[in-house]
Amino acid sequence: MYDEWKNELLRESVAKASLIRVRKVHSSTYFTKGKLNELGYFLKENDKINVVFVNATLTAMQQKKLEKRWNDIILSREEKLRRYYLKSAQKEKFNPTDVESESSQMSELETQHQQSGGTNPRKIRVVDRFGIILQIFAARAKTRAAQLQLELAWLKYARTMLVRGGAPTFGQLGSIFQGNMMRAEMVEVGIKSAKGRKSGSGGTIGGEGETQLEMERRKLTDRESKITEELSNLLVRKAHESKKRDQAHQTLPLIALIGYTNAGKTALINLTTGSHLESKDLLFQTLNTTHKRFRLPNGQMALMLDTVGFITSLPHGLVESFKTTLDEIHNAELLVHVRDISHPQTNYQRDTVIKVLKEIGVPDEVFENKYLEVWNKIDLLEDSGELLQSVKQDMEATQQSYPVIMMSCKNGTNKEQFLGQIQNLTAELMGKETVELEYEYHMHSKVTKWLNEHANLTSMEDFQYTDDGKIILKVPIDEVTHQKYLKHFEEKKFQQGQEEQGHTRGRGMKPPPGWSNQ
Ligand SMILES: Nc1nc2c(ncn2[C@@H]2O[C@H](COP(=O)(O)OP(=O)(O)OP(=O)(O)O)[C@@H](O)[C@H]2O)c(=O)[nH]1
Ligand SMILES: [Mg+2]
Repeated sequence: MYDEWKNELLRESVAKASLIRVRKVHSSTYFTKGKLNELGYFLKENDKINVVFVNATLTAMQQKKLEKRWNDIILSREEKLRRYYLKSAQKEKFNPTDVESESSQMSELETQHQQSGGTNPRKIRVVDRFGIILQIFAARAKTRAAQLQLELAWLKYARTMLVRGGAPTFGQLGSIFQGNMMRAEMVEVGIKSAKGRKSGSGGTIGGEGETQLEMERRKLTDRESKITEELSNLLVRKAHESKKRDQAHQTLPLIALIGYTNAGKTALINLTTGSHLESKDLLFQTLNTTHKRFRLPNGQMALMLDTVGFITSLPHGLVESFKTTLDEIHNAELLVHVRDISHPQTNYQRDTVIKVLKEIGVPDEVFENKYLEVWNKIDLLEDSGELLQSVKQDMEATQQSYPVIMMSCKNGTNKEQFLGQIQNLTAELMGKETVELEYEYHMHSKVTKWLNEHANLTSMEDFQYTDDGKIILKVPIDEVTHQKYLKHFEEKKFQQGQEEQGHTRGRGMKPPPGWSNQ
């Protein structure tokens, strides 16, 4: 699981990552006492560490207790803690550093503590899985809508913490985002411990009969409704804009890229559309959807949609909040699932993506005929012939169910194959067939202009002249547009014919010479 965070965390300078088997979750501190203290001593010793990331969801109480315990250990000089440490070090259950010996460790600890005069300003903060995902999103959320959606997710999370009961940690949770996210105002929520609430010591704070808990719930509700309102105004505006855009691109097939975060979706859109969207080795680099126009090999234009990356157990609040950003994939002609095939957990990532798609209501038929997978980053497998071989075998088996294309978006490998494949699939899905249009030579610019406007064909090179002054143009076109074309030009011919006839009739109606003299 750590792999998943590696890229992001390395940038944040991880001192140590440990996989700890948690046989039993301690209700108030998550880790049992032994682990808690071992980790505490490790933190005490490594004075540069100030954040501990626990890749699990913690309750407010667990988070607060862990922080308290570890901060106590850091500050403490108690003989009994020292004894405890020696005991567990002897057991060698947990040996997170490469220190030379126990005695040197302890003396270092003591000197350090003495040097600091017993007042260590260091404070350990604990962040759980939800906290870190939210932080990453926060760092990337550029648009007002994304920021509001995040805050809403956070408030919903805060509410569950209220119900779960716990400690007054919301100030701290909020502070995680200060300067990072939450340009929106901070909501200060103080939470009574479960015990306090039971005994009624929370007292009555707000209006008559309103307990502290009720008041805090009300604060959350107020803020939630404020954000929801602002968000819905924003979304109405966005919908209006996208309607305008849809009208402009009515005939363009929409190809939506979806996939696990860091799989290479943005790299693929850049490769195929010649764009320069930011594609970085960071989780959730893309947080809002972006469209780009591009040309298929047959000259037809299409739209490609880059979307937010998925991740295992995306906190529920976030799934809800980001559903709106994923809404557009429902309009797609084709879903392209970009996978990092070099990732050790590529299959697991795939399952996560499919699960989220189903959660947001993508119907099963889509997977049967509107779905294709890009197995990206094959360049990373080239050094391992065996692995590449087994991936190829997997690919052959998978292709029985749906199309798969191996690619390296970094090197551009199989770009043409990819474009050819989406050209065929979208043409098929949009019911396009190649038809021959025959018209008079002088009509050429009118026909191509009409096709440009109505049939999404920008390059019309496949045409020939006939001996009798006509042109035959071959174009991929759907039946409806074909009929429209025929109607339009038949009518034109008819009008033209009428005009010509009228003209002739006009001439024919001229009074015979000498008529006026009569
Ligand atoms: N070696 C290799 N690296 C690639 C390839 N494609 C993308 N990458 C790298 O993978 C990282 C992630 O790529 P992105 O395109 O940002 O991934 P994404 O799926 O858009 O990620 P999110 O926006 O976070 O969901 C970047 O560092 C890319 O340079 C590839 O074919 N080979
Ligand atoms: Mg991206």
